[in-house]
Amino acid sequence: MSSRNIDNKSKRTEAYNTMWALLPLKDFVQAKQRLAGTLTVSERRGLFHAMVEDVLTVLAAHPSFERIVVVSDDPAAQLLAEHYGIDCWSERELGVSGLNAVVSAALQKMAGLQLGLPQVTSAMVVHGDLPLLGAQELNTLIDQHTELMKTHSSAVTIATDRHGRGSNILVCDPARAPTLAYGQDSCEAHYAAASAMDLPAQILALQGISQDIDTREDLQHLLSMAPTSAAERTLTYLFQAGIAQRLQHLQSGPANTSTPVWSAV
Ligand SMILES: Nc1nc2c(ncn2[C@@H]2O[C@H](COP(=O)(O)OP(=O)(O)OP(=O)(O)O)[C@@H](O)[C@H]2O)c(=O)[nH]1
Ligand SMILES: O=C(O)[C@H](O)COP(=O)(O)O
Repeated sequence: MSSRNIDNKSKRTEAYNTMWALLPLKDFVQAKQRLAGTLTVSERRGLFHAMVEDVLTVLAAHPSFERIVVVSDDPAAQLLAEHYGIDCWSERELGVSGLNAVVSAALQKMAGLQLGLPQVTSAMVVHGDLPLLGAQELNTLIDQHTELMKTHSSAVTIATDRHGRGSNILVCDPARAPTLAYGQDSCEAHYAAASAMDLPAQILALQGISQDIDTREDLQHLLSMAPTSAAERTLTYLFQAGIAQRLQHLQSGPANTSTPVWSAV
């Protein structure tokens, strides 16, 4: 059970809207495969851990979430959940594997919970690779979703990536979730799935949330940004591990080389 306390007076969600956050996290050593040519295994793990901490710091401090749930079998996720006073559900106990099946099972569990708590009406599914997630953008996202819920009891809001293709954050009613289609072009697929269920849906492009870190180019873009108080743990890790210096040194080189850049430097 979560030990996180929330101040009901500062909640943005309306009384009829009980919102939980859901953060699916795959095994940390398996994370960020698209960075395999850029970072060592241990660096990918370290980067992922730092990004998840940035995300959890913002979520845990935000007053709108009744509860925050991490879904993972990695012991590191369990430790983070304890540190942030949030819940950790085991993927193995949900009895499924793969992102779509895991999120779908977690939403079903959420919708069916009878804990004497208010029924969960909105689940915000957040990815772990969003170091630039910030409270202001969460406010915008929640306000826009709440607006849609004023006229429809169930709705879907997608905060997409900077290419307009991914679903970096997806908000839905856990009891009426669209068929999940994480993977290629999931933003369009989730929007279409919502429409097929007659659920009102909207797609938002929010600057910080849109910048998920999947590729070397994403990392270089993050490092080239003006100093920011966001992504604190991620940027600290990138500099302390020497990754930032290495990538800046290689900035002028080709972005997609077959030689791992961590072995070339
Ligand atoms: N619990 C759980 N989370 C997952 C699983 N697959 C992906 N995720 C999480 O879902 C989010 C999006 O993941 P992906 O884009 O599939 O993987 P990634 O590690 O970000 O990047 P790549 O390995 O390069 O594809 C991340 O927060 C992942 O940790 C899974 O099988 N189980
Ligand atoms: O549908 C998506 O958004 C992707 O499966 C997961 O996001 P990522 O590839 O940007 O990590």
